[in-house]
Amino acid sequence: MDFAATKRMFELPEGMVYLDGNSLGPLPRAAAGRVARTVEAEWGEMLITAWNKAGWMAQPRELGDRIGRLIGAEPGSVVLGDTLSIKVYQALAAALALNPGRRKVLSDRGNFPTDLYMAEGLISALDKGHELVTVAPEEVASHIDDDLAVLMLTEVDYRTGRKHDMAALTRAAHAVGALVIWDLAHSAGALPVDLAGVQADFAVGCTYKFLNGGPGAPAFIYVNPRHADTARPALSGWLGHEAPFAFDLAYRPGEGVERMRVGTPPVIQMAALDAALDIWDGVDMQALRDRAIALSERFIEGVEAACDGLTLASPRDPEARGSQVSFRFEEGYAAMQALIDRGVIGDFRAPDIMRFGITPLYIDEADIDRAVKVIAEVMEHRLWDRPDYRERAAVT
Ligand SMILES: Cc1ncc(COP(=O)(O)O)c(C=O)c1O
Ligand SMILES: Nc1c(O)cccc1C(=O)C[C@H](N)C(=O)O
Repeated sequence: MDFAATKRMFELPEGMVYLDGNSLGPLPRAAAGRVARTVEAEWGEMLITAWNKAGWMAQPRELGDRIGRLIGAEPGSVVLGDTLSIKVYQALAAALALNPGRRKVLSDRGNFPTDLYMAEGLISALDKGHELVTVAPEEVASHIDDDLAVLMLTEVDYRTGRKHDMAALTRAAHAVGALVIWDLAHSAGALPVDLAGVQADFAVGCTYKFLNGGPGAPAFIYVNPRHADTARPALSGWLGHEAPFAFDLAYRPGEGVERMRVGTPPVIQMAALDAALDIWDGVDMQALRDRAIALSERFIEGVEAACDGLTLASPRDPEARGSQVSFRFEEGYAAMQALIDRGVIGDFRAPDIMRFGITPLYIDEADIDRAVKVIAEVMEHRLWDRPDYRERAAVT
């Protein structure tokens, strides 16, 4: 894999080391032109005929298949649309309907809050006595029992980068008759995923992080082919109908994963994502993973050798991590502001986690070494120790 070539495919501001692609990927160079073409030559020239002529209507499935290759999904089992929060709701609603005799939904306390909020909202809307149980991540396996309806987990923890064993947990849940939903927000484009191999029931994920589809890029949902024609989409919008343009008054779910579509797809966002996926089409996920591990190990070794104050919050075993490295430091918020001011972009998650995404498509050894040097300077000279850093407002 020529990662120097993939790096040239991104706009990266001069002098910046961008270690936040686990939250928002950078701009693929081709994206601006692709978006402009969609706006000018398609929307501008073709107007409504572009839904057919420019293939807008088919894009949620076509782009879904390109993402499907990266996550080991069967062709035709992934579709794009909406936000990840909405796709979590849809997947859980469909899974609960496929397991009507049981009431327990199991997740872990490291899960991203929106997944848990959506589960609570769905449970209260259903009003059938379901219960969301959240346990410590390492205790998930021991809470898989005969009451379990659905196991709903995010594979890679957004704070620590700790990775669940997707194959083992899926097997354990299936052995007790439960269904499994994987949130791949921090996995898609970060590491190899084998949805078909592990026989996951549903998976969901976003495209604005490691996949570099841009802010607000649509989410995706995977439905295992064995459920594709029986899963109830829950959000029964017209574009998930079997024949949307028949305008029937009665809802009939579409064929296969198409039924998970809800409403009008975000065409301009999909244009940006299309350009991002052109880069991914040439990527071997195992080669990417190997390089991510090598870069992460270099980063951890460098930081640990140079900085006393930072404690590794991610698993030390690279196989047990996703593609991010996190350190704990009680003044982590201020330290991250000091790094950002010096061109090293990571982020902070309360109470004390400094998070760095390792993304080999555009991060190389020189970037890692530069980041280590700047982190060492900030720590050694207490450059974080400024009231304005502690008080600086940030939403992300
Ligand atoms: C695991 C996980 N689920 C969901 C989301 C967010 O979902 P949405 O795209 O709806 O904002 C994130 C990050 O924003 C996430 O990390
Ligand atoms: N989705 C985000 C957004 O709309 C704004 C700011 C950040 C995000 C994120 O993706 C946060 C991310 N899921 C996290 O791991 O913390």
